[in-house]
Amino acid sequence: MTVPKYRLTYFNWMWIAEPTRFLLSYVGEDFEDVRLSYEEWMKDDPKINKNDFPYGKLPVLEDRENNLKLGQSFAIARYLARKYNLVGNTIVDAAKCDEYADVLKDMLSEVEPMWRADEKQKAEIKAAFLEKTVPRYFSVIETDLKNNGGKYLVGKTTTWVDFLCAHFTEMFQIYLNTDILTNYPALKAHQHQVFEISAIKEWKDKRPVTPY
Ligand SMILES: N[C@@H](CCC(=O)N[C@@H](CS)C(=O)NCC(=O)O)C(=O)O
Repeated sequence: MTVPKYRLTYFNWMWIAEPTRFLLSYVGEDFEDVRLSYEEWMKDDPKINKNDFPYGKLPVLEDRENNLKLGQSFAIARYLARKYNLVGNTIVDAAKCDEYADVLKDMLSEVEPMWRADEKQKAEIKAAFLEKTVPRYFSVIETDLKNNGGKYLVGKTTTWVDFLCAHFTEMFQIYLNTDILTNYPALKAHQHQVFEISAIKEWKDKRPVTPY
């Protein structure tokens, strides 16, 4: 049996590792999808050696081909995107990909505090996210997407931000239990199209079922 080129270690969640799983599925690369127990990790269970992972955080990608161990989920996705030519055709395309990726990262950083918040704080974070954050960012991306024809966020080919955007819009919907795309039909249609790509659909159908 051949050892896959890639080993991706994360917890048993989609969250910030899923765009990389989409990417590897899309380019047809087999990968070891290692899912550590968050409970064991937090208890410093001796089974897990946190020193194996840069910064003691997950996800971490190992690329055996390039003898690389890489931390930081967005750096991982961007690295694979560059390796497989999923950053558009020009430096302007690549820059637009980075811009949208950073938008999604900013949005993520606004919902993440819900993880440790009490019920009152959760409601406040959710309200601010829906009333301010979503319109601030999605109104721009919705217009850009429409102007670009609706199929791709950047240029005329699939890029890594198509995966990021489809995934995180779904994550926000699940996490906030709200259809955040109601007012953004182009983004909704784009998400649907990404999920209909056969490799992505196949991955989504076979991936472990997790709450987020
Ligand atoms: N900015 C980092 C965040 C990494 C991060 O905080 N990962 C969390 C899981 S989502 C983690 O490893 N938590 C365990 C810990 O901090 O000990 C990334 O995007 O990869």
